[in-house]
Formats: sequence, C-alpha cells, structure tokens
Amino acid sequence: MSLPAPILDGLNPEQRCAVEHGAGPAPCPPLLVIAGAGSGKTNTLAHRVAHLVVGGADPYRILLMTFSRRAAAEMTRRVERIARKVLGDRASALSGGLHWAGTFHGIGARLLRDYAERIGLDPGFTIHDREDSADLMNLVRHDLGFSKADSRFPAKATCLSIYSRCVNAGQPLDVVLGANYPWCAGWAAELKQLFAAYVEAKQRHNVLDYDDLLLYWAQVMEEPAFAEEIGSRFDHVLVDEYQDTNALQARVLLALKPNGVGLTVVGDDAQAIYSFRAATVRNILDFPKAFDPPARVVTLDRNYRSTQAILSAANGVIDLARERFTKNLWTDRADGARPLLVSVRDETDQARYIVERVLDAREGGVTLKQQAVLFRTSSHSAPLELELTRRNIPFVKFGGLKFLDAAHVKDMLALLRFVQNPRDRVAGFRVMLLMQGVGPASAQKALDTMTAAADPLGALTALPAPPRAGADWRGFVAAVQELRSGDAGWPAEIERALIWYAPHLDRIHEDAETRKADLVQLAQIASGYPSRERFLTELTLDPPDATSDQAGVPTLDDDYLILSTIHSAKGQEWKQVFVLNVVDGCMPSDLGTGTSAEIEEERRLLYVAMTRAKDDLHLVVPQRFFTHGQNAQGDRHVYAARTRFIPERLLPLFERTSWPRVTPEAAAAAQRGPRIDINSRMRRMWT
Ligand SMILES: Nc1ncnc2c1ncn2[C@@H]1O[C@H](COP(=O)(O)OP(=O)(O)OP(=O)(O)O)[C@@H](O)[C@H]1O
Repeated sequence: MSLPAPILDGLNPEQRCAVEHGAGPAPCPPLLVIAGAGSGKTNTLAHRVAHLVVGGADPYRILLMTFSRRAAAEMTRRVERIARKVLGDRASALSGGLHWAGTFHGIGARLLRDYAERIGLDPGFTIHDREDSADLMNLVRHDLGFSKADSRFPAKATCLSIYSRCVNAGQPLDVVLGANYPWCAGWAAELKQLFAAYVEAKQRHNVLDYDDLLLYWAQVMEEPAFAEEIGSRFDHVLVDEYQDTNALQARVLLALKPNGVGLTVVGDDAQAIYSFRAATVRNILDFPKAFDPPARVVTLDRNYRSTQAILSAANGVIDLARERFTKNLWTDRADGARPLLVSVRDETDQARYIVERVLDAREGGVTLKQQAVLFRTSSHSAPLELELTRRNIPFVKFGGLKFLDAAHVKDMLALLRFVQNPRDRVAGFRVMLLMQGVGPASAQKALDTMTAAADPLGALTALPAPPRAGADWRGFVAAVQELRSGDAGWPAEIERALIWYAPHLDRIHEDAETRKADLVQLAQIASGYPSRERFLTELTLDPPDATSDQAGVPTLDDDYLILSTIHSAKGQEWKQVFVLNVVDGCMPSDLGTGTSAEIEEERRLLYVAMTRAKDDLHLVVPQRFFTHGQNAQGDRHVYAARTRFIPERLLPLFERTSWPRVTPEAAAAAQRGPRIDINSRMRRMWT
C-alpha cells in the first residue's frame, strides 16, 4: 500500500521522489535529500515516514533523529495525521507516536541505558549538562593544582570546550589546540592530564556528559556484534538537519547502516550554522560517496515560504559564499516588496522602529505571533525588551537564558539527580551547600565517604550530622531516603522535594515567591514524564528554552511577539521578520571573525535569518552603539557599518530607508520662525 493519489498530489515532483524512494519489497537504498530553506523539508520527511508506515513498515523499527525534541514531536504529529487519513483506526500502532523519534543525544541515552549492563555501565547513570560538566572539570582542575591564582591555566569553560571539540570532531588534542585554541597550546600536557582525570571522575560518580552520550554510543558501535544487533533493531533510519551533525554522529550513523540500506538524511549545506559545536558540513557533502553505488540525491529547490523579492535578496547574500553546493531557490509566489534595509540612529531607535511596525502590522491583521525579531546574540535584544515592556507588548524569547539555568530550578533538579544517582558529586555538592552549617569541607567529606562505600545512601545515613547543621541535615537525609524509596510515586515526589526545598529557598532568595512560580511550572513539566529518570534525562538533553518577561510562558491563546536568536529560529517561519543589528561586529559577530570558515558561517546565519520571512523582511542597521561601562546618560559611542555580507552590488535587491522619516512638513518647519546670524556670534567670541 502506498499513500493515495490525493495526498501525493499535494507534493511537487521532487518531494514526491523523496517520499516514494525505495518503496516496495526490495531493500531501500540510501537517500540524501538536499532541501533548501522553505522547500518543504519537514513536510516531505513526514510524508516519507507516513508512506513507509502505510506501506507496512513497523513504526517501532523506524528511527528518526532530529535536531531538537520539539522537532521530533512535531514530525511525529504530522506523520500520525497523514497516516490516519489513510489507515483510519488501523493507524493505532502510531498512537503513542513514533517510538524511536528524538535527538541523537536522547536516542543515545536510551540505547546506553538498554545496554548498560552489557557494556559495564551502571544503568542508574545521570547526565550532566554543560554547566555541571564545567563544575566537575573545575573540581578536577583544582584537585590537580592547576587552578592556583598565579597560573594562567585555561578557565573551566575553556577546558570543557577543548575537551568537547576533541571528542566531537574526533581530533587529537594538539590538532584542536593548534587550530582552535592556539593560546592554550602551551598547556597540552596538563590538559591531557586534566581530561584523563575528568574521565575518571565521571566514571567514579556514575555520570555521563553530553558528549559521552555520542562517544559511548560510537564506541559501542565499534564492536561488530553490538553494531549488528543495534543496527538490526531498525529497518529505516532517517536524520533531519544533517548539515548540523558532527563527525561522531556520522560515525554512529554509518555504523548503524554500513551499506546505507534504509538510510535517509535530509539537510541543506547553505544553512549549516553549528560548526562551533564541531558540526561539519562535510557529513552531508560526503554522504553519497560513502556507499557503493552512491546514495541517490534528490534536491528540493522550490521555495514555498517567501516572496520572490525576499528570496532574491537571500539568494544574493548566499551567492557570495566562498563554497556552495545547493542551487538557488525559486518560487512562483508573487514578487512582493523588496526587503527593507532600515537605517536608524541607534539601538533605542531600532527598538522604537520595530515596535511601531509591529503594532502597525497588528492593526492590519497580522497577529504578534506571526511576527518575529531575530538577532545574532541573546544580549542584542535588551533595548527592545525594555521598550516592549514599557509599551506593554507581550513577548516570548527563545535562545536566551534557559529556564533550567535559574538557580532555584537547578537546586531542585540537583536534589532529584542526587536521589537518582547518589554518586553524582556535582549534584550532591550543590544540594548539601544549600543547608546552613554545611560548608565545602563537610560536604566534601560526606561525599568522599559516600563515593568509597558500596552502598552510598547507607553511608550517608550512617554519617554524623556536621556540627552546625543538626536538624537541617537530618531533614535532608530523611528527604533523600523517602524520595529514593519511590513511595510517593512519580510525579508526586516533586511535591515532597519541594517541601524540603521551600525553607531553603525562602532563606536564600529575597524574591522566593516569584521563584516558587517557576517550581510550580517545573512540577507541571514533570507530570508529562513517566518516571524520574526519563524526566531528568530528557530535560537535561533538551531543556525548555523560552523565557519571558513574565513568570511563565503565556498560554497558547495569548498573542505575543517572538524574540529569538537566529540559531533558535532554525526551521521556523513568520509573516513579518525583523533582523536586529545588521552591522559588522554583530553580523559577523566580533567573536566569529577569526577564520574565513567562521565568517562563512556568519554569512549563512544571515541567510537563515532572511529565509524565515514569508512576506515582509526588515534588516535594521543602527548607525551607532553606545559603549558599555558608562552611566545611563553617557554619550560615548562607536559608529557601525552595514554588514559586509550586503555589499554595494547587492543594494538594488533591497529598499533602503531611514527612520524616523524626516517629513517635508518637519523640514519646512525648520525653515520658518526667527532667524539669527550664528557665524557672526562665533567670530565675536574672539574679538
Ligand atoms: N508541496 C507543497 N505545496 C504547498 N506548500 C508547501 C509544499 N511543501 C511545503 N509547503 C509549505 O512550505 C513552507 C515551508 O515548509 P517547511 O517548514 O517544511 O520547510 P523547510 O524546508 O523545513 O524549511 P527550512 O529548512 O527553511 O526550515 C510551509 O509553510 C509548508 O506548508
């Protein structure tokens, strides 16, 4: 059975090729779909999966890997909708969604837990996010004596980045230092020692970091027996956003399906924006020839999203890229207005301009949610956030401070993680220090005893309370025991955890009440997961990333403007899009102009931002920026130039304007009224 004609007819010939590829009883050869921006990639992939299911593929044997959990959920929903149209109630196999849909890291975590016993891992392992990993790195760095005040040893975050790049890019330390961290090259021997000790510490504490999820998975796949066994669990493996995967992910993928049978990858090299995480566009470029015969390549270059005028400008920008593989996009949508290149005086005017335009559009029937403001770096939106708050315009921001980064949310999660895995030292340390009378030394001592014991919780219970902690300590031990027993059940145990945490929250934070609202939200999120373990794993791997000026994200019925970093805007579209600070220094970012590869990535970022717009696109260019480190009325500023990615020769693709407009009436008014001879006054000053 295949998708019926009315469903397939909605697809263009190339999309249909991608959907129907490999249908039938013969093994399905590998497929690469090069999908330009707005060319219906998500739609096509969803139809392909639905087509497979309708054709008889077992949904439990389909592995779908996307860039975020949100994307996986969206894809599953679409697949279900399409399959249900065809199969009706018989689509019930899909009722729980696709069983194996998620991110590379999430799927890795699940498989590692499944195979934990056989690969020598304790299945109760917990996962460290970047901040926890940096904390543990710091602990180890300190233990080795590298953190002495007089040494210029790299900071913990730098150490972690270096480690992470070695692991993800699969490159030796000296290569990574030479290419990416030349200022740290003198520390190669110490860094090696540090990383070895870091790995040992993770194993002692029974924790894995993000990179381990891929690294361990890749190592498991090196063993032919495991590779065969894991690969044979899936008939089809599909990967979205393949341009943003790294060398390790490609290794895992090729080990899962060495001959490429059942493998589909989708991506767009023009939208590769994650090389700072060691993603490599080579994965997508080298994919076809990894197989013999090479993978089939289907290119989607018809864009359904933007007007021709917006596409022409975006094509113009990406045409100047040094190296390009995909073709220019085309559309049969009407021309539309050229994107605006708007010159404003400074960031304050930029904010005012946007607010004015956003409200105009809303008057014209475009809801706030259909409009988005995009920026290179989270901090760029600060003046706009102020203006929006002042004007009472609700907004939700993506890609900035994460909900989970808030100290109180981290405290609660640390407690749950410690309960899940009492050897998790970073979690234990954080929780213990919340109590009055427990300092670093007594926490260290308690954790050392636990680490050395076969039964760490038994050891904790047997420990005497630190002298000044008394009742607090006993309450803590009782809470940990109770939570560990699982008597309250999940998610009710969150309430129990809160009972323990609330008095500490009240004591530590003046704004405890507002913070409690976040914890209520955390409890709500928790109720969406079947167990403590799944909650902790999924939340660490793909944290909710919206923060708003209010406590909590507005409900779905509310209308709100979207603010987002360009990275977080990936895969989305809006009717009207504003891009902030389209100037050199912000785009390309000062931080990203080291190498020509970095500059190329910044160019692609602008391209990604521009291709999010359906009807109206505004690129805003403030003329000057106030410098930091002066009082509010200070007037020190620097002048900025339009981004180098829009040179003179591209200007005809844009409509240039400045704001606020000087109207003829205002100009005429300046000509009327009293007159003075300013020149003679100046001369008189010296006579
Ligand atoms: N065959 C089609 N006919 C009409 N509209 C389509 C078709 N395919 C896709 N679209 C529309 O095109 C728009 C872009 O689709 P989608 O979001 O899947 O693009 P994408 O390729 O994932 O984009 P990007 O890579 O830029 O995020 C959507 O509004 C979608 O409904």
